[in-house]
Order: sequence, then structure tokens, then C-alpha cells
Amino acid sequence: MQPILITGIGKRLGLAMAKDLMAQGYPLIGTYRSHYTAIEDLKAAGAELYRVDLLQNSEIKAFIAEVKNKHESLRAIIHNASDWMPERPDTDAAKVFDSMMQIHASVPYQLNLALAPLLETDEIGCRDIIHISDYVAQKGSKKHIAYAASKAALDNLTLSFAAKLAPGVKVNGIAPALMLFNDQDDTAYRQKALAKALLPKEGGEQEMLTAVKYLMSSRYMTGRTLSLDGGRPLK
Ligand SMILES: NC(=O)C1=CN([C@@H]2O[C@H](COP(=O)(O)OP(=O)(O)OC[C@H]3O[C@@H](n4cnc5c(N)ncnc54)[C@H](OP(=O)(O)O)[C@@H]3O)[C@@H](O)[C@H]2O)C=CC1
Ligand SMILES: Nc1nc2c(c(=O)[nH]1)N=C([C@H](O)[C@@H](O)CO)CN2
Repeated sequence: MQPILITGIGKRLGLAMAKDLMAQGYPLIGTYRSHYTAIEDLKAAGAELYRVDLLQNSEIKAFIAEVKNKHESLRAIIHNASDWMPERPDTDAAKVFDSMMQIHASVPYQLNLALAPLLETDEIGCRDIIHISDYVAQKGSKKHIAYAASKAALDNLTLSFAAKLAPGVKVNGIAPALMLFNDQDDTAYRQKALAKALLPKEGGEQEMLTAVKYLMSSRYMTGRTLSLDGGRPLK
């Protein structure tokens, strides 16, 4: 089985996807920023991991060169790495905007262009690029303006790369709303967030894993984004 490349595999949804795909037998290539014990566990299980600060283009270029040097083909690329930066009075607006566009749009753009040759195949729709987006890409967010705009840019990359890489490679997105709370989310925040959807619950890791599995099993969907949002638009 050809390897699957996932960015941001150190924790939460990225870690869950890495574990699930390795359990299905796929060799894993992953990037991480912070070092957690989970990184060592994945390495012990055979994962090929690279510490890459995705805000540094020099590190991205070095990572691409290593992957192209070591591998002739890839089964899929999953762009999961993300920073959920809010606007704050004391933060540099230009830095926030540039960081959000870098990690959510420039990194997928650079990796897709550079690694597309490793995804090439004669079989229709049997290789995948998956962009992990966000419900707010289509709705906006008054507290995460640059973040939402960068995820909207990512959604547009889904359209362009789907057209460019067909018919061998499918390019789709997954746009979650509330998938996992963060530990620091207090009760009031959690209750407010849950109340925004028709289905008042966290989507959870399995919801993401099921969506990834569907996209990889499809041979006829490309250029689309799966909305895992609990019916938020209808609330
Ligand atoms: N959780 C949710 O409810 C929702 C999540 N999503 C999307 O789903 C995906 C996964 O979400 P979730 O697991 O919560 O994400 P997290 O924010 O918990 O983790 C994101 C990962 O990306 C890594 N990362 C962030 N910045 C960089 C960087 N500069 N260089 C390298 N790696 C970096 C983080 O590394 P580090 O550990 O060092 O911080 C972390 O491992 C994301 O794309 C997110 O936007 C969308 C909607 C809802
Ligand atoms: N990189 C991240 N992106 C997002 C996160 C997160 O923790 N990391 N969390 C959310 C929220 O769950 C939001 O969807 C509901 O409050 C959004 N994006």
C-alpha cells in the first residue's frame, strides 16, 4: 500500500486520522510541530515523521525534498495542520492574516503542486487529496476573521486542484463545525456552541474518520466539500 501523508499529526483529529489509517495498513508520513509522547508512539509503530514548522517555507521545501527523495508514490495527502488564531487587540493583524493564509492555503498549495507527480495514476479517482476546512469558511467568523478567510481560500484550492489533477486524483474537502472542544473551553462556551446546531453534540473523532474513509472509497466525487456541521445552517 502506498503511504498517506498527513500534516499536523501530533494531537486530536490529526493523531486520530494517523492512527486509524495506520491501523488500516497504510504507511504513514506525518508532520508535527510540538513534540508529544504520541509522536514517539507513532514512530515506534513505524510512522515516518518530520518536525516541520509550516510557517517556515524553507522547512516546507526541505520536507518536500525528503519525501520526493524517499518515495515514488503516495496514496493520499490530508491537509489537517491548522492554527485557530483569533483576532486580539494586542496582536499584529498582518502577522495573524499572513500566518492563517500560510498554514491553511500556502502549505496545501505548495505540497499539492510539488507532490502531485507522486499521486499520478491511470486509474480514475483512486488517489486523494483531502483539505480539512471549516464551516466558517462559508459563513465567516467575527472572532476568527483571518482564519475563516484562509479556510475559504482552502475551499477554492479544492476546486482548482480537482480540475487540475483529474481523473486520477480526487480533491475534496471536509468542513467540520464543532468536532472537538478544547480542554480550556468552559461550560458556558460549550453550552453556547452546542446550541448552535440542530444536533447539539460534538461531531467527534469517528465522524471525521468516517468522512475520510468515504472520500477515499469514492471513485466519483471530486471538487466537493463534506459538511460535518450538525445542521448548523438550519438552526
Ligand atoms: N476541532 C474542531 O472542532 C474543528 C476542527 N476543524 C479543523 O480540523 C482540523 C483538525 O482540528 P484539531 O484537531 O482541533 O486541530 P488542533 O488545533 O488541535 O491541532 C492542529 C495541529 O496542527 C499543528 N500546527 C499548527 N500550526 C502549525 C505550524 N505552524 N506548523 C506545523 N504544525 C502546526 C498543531 O501543532 P501543535 O500541536 O504544535 O500546536 C496541531 O498538531 C484543523 O484543520 C481544524 O481547523 C474545523 C472545525 C472544527
Ligand atoms: N486548528 C483548529 N481549528 C479549529 C478548532 C481547533 O481546536 N483547532 N476548533 C474549532 C471549534 O471547535 C469551533 O468549530 C466551534 O467552537 C474550529 N476550528
